[in-house]
Amino acid sequence: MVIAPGNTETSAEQSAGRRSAAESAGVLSEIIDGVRDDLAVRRSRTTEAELSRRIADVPPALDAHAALTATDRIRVIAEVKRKSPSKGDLAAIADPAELAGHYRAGGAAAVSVLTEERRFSGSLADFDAVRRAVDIPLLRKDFMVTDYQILESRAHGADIVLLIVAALDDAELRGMLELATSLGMTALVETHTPEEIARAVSAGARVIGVNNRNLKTLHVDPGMFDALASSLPAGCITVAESGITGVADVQRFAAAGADAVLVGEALVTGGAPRAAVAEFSSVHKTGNR
Ligand SMILES: O=C(O)c1ccccc1NCC(=O)[C@H](O)[C@H](O)COP(=O)(O)O
Repeated sequence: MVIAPGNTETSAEQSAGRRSAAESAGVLSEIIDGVRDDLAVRRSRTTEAELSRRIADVPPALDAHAALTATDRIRVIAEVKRKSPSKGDLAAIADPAELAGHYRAGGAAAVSVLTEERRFSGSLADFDAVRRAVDIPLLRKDFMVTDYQILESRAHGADIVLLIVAALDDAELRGMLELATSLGMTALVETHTPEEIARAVSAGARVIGVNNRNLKTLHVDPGMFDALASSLPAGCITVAESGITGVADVQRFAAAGADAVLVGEALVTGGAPRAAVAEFSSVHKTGNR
């Protein structure tokens, strides 16, 4: 696992209530430590052999590449997100399946379901409920650090998995990406710097996300996607992640060349998820990369 050291923040940023870089690197480490502990429990209950048996019984993964490029409009990956380290409780989502139904009705290309339990209050139970409810590609959003989680994701019917470059070394990234691909899934490979984009490309990523949220400082910089767009290779599908508060942000990322946006907080707190997804999905892709 690689977690790069954080940047130095100004005192103004710290006084604005953001975590220091050192603290935030600690948050990411803490999240992954918790993920590993929870994983150990699940592994003791369900073996990889059992997951492989279950995979044989689930329908094939849906084609996320096609879903993310189906029109000349921006495609929306709409997230089921209850809570986050940066914002705390976001929304009491009584019925994640109903929420996902609204996303689908609004034209979402895919639904992302956070399954990390300790910091996001997500669960595989949420994922299963959404899987039963919608027939569009599902992203299992978690902190993937082992092949076991890739197998587990497919066994639960995931079509897409998130691989965070900053959390993986090159061999892990390549191996997990290849495993996901061999199971018919798409890997959304998340980056934050030109170097991470180069690592993603070299590992074989075809869908590359730029997270506007710095996972070390938790600061959201909407300029991040714009700044990195020229480093994204032609031919890959690009996703602008995090910090989308309204249609103006979607237009901005469309102009910078994004194919899709990943949106959580604005949809779960906005009160009109179907309408918001429909509005965001109406934005034309205007950018050239
Ligand atoms: O959301 C966080 O605070 C967070 C903190 C540390 C690691 C990951 C985090 N979020 C995961 C995500 O990638 C977002 O849920 C997703 O991009 C949607 O972001 P937003 O629209 O800003 O809720």
